[in-house]
Amino acid sequence: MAQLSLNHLSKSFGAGRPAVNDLSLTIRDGGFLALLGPSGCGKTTVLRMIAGFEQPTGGSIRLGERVLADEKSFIPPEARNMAMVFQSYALWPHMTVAENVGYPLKVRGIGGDARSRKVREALASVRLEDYADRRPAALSGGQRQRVALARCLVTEPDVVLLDEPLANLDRHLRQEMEETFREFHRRSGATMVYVTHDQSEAMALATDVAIMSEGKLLQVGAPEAIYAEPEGRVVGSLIGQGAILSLPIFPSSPRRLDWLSLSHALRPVMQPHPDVRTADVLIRPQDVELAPEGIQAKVETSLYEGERYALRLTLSDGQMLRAFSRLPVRVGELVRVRIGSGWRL
Ligand SMILES: Nc1ncnc2c1ncn2[C@@H]1O[C@H](COP(=O)(O)OP(=O)(O)OP(=O)(O)O)[C@@H](O)[C@H]1O
Repeated sequence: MAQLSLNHLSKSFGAGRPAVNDLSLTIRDGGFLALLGPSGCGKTTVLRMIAGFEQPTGGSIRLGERVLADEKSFIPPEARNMAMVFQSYALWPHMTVAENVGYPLKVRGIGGDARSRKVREALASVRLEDYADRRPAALSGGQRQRVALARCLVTEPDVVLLDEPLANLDRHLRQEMEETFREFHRRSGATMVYVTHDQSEAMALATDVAIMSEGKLLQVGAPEAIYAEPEGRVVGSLIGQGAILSLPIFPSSPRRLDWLSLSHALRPVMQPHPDVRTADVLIRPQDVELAPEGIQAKVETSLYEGERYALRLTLSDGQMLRAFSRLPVRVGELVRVRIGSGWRL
């Protein structure tokens, strides 16, 4: 297998803003990349170009040394050794589970014992051995999605493409299926590209997350790295919880701001230093603590979440902040908060 690389990839469907705009990205061999972004940002179009269902209008796609698409060449989907899993499962209702899973092998001319063995193995890997003779209509949503995964596994693809595969499932089932996807990734060793607009799903599943907005790639990295050091307002507001404050900051100050610099920035001064600029600073709720030495804030909402209260606070200048409290806090109460850490976006 080999790494998948997208080089200056673009796609326009006509006049207006391109659906995908000069996107470059490398997905390492055996990696699990989540493509995350708001509706209409171009995620599915990227996936469809990788699969070969759309031809790029610019740039190239390579799998190792092999060019899958560029301005001169185009390898059709069936010759790319990729498999795609859709939100809608796309199972054939008139076939049994085993027939659905074995169908891609049948198309490739593999029959007899070899086919039965591969189908059995694929069904075992998604824990559906006992459902081989059922029809899709007699399965739950999660089981149908597992059949779709088994059908994809049976062909031993180099790359598996998943387009919001959990969007039709309820929250409980989604969590269970997330584990199935991780296991599927471990077992198959395939490179996986997973499209979603759900940031917690992307963070929980993938080894790398790529964030798109308006056809462009904004940031790519490990989930922990993007959470800790997001680049810019869009990524900062898309990943994890937090509030973005506009604060007067020296441009030369570090991007990770401590309480000392934040408390200075939060205290109004009559004549700000001429070098100071207004910057967007992301504050995570877990970095905000109620403390007597802190700055004053008013509790706007307090939501009991079981193990803690989630607070929405306003600062004296009207800016909003999020915090957690282990003890109950009254709405309307004036509290003092200390912000242990902030990240300049
Ligand atoms: N076949 C097409 N013809 C014309 N425009 C298209 C076509 N496919 C997609 N687009 C446009 O390209 C843009 C990106 O669409 P795309 O489906 O890739 O977004 P997405 O991020 O996957 O969104 P969603 O999460 O809603 O599925 C949208 O503005 C969409 O209207």
